[in-house]
Amino acid sequence: MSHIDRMSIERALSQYQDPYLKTDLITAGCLRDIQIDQARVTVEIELGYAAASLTAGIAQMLQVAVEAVEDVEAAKINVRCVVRAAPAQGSIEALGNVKNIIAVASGKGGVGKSTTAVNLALALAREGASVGVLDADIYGPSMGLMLGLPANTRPEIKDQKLFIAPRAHGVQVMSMAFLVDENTPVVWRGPMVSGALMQLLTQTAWDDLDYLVVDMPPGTGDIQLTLAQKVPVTGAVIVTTPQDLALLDAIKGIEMFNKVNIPVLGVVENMAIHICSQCGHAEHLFGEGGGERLAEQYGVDLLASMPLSMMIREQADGGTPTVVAEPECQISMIYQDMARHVGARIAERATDAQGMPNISISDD
Ligand SMILES: Nc1ncnc2c1ncn2[C@@H]1O[C@H](COP(=O)(O)OP(=O)(O)OP(=O)(O)O)[C@@H](O)[C@H]1O
Repeated sequence: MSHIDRMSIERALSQYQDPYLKTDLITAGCLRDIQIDQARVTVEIELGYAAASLTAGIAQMLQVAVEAVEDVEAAKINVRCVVRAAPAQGSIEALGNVKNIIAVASGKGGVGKSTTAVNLALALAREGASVGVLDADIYGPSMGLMLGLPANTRPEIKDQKLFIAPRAHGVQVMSMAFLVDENTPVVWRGPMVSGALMQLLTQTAWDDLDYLVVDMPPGTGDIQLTLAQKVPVTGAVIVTTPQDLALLDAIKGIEMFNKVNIPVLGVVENMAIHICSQCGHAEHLFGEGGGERLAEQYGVDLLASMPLSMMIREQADGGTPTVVAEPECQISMIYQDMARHVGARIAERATDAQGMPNISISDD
């Protein structure tokens, strides 16, 4: 007869605070099973976000905690990542083969939205997720090039009606640039743009995605608003530079997503710090803490503060973004950390939705 009770194992497991879920794994709903066989304990943990690089370390920490419980001789901790679908805004129907859509947006152009989106997608994939990228930045589609696909790339067509997304660096990629010549979108009006993008989104045979990263057109005008109302988005990531003006634009972005009930998963402050390539000295070019203040003011996370770095520019513009070109460098570590934060915010929403009763409210 075992003297070990489940409560003492749960207490030991809850000593570990997950830095991304910001709580212990039991409170976060990640505990799937505890088996106690005499003095041996087996625990099944399911993380709701892509974190392949963390699972072994977490299992080890939990093992030490459980083996410290009186009478436990050996503990086996299995930690898996299982990404679940979190609900989209309002009553928009989700796509069957895409669990979560992440919109990457910015209040204005040129702040590094596409570079951030592409590195986010690759970082999520490196954490073990199945990832797609949709280039909705119709006036300057750059995703294909950043992922190293030739300019004349065309998707294959399946059953005469579905596009097969080309793959690059392990992610599925679709872009308006694959379908039209360079000059066409410039003359399009808003409804044509959103119509074309909805077609790209729904007529691509996405191969079971955990996350689809959508690179939104810059700004907060009609096109952006229409997309935010039509695309079933799980959450938005706002990219900004730290200058005051860009921050004001970022606020417009946050407010636009609030208006259409899309949760803002957080803010990424890009080109925030300059690290001298000669002496390594770090300088805050546009003042310190702007992104943090913005995040605090709007109750969202500061997901990452990215340095201004020649490497980020050269590698993204050269078709092999930093996360793939130099996965172990410090900048890639910041991108990976950002990706885990994004995944964790989505996991929280998926867990909340699972545990909630289905209540429908009608106006009449
Ligand atoms: N952290 C960074 N350090 C250095 N260069 C960067 C950084 N982030 C982006 N860049 C460079 O800045 C330029 C603009 O970036 P990007 O195309 O990602 O911006 P964007 O906001 O998507 O622009 P647009 O909205 O016009 O499409 C690119 O040449 C890119 O390589």
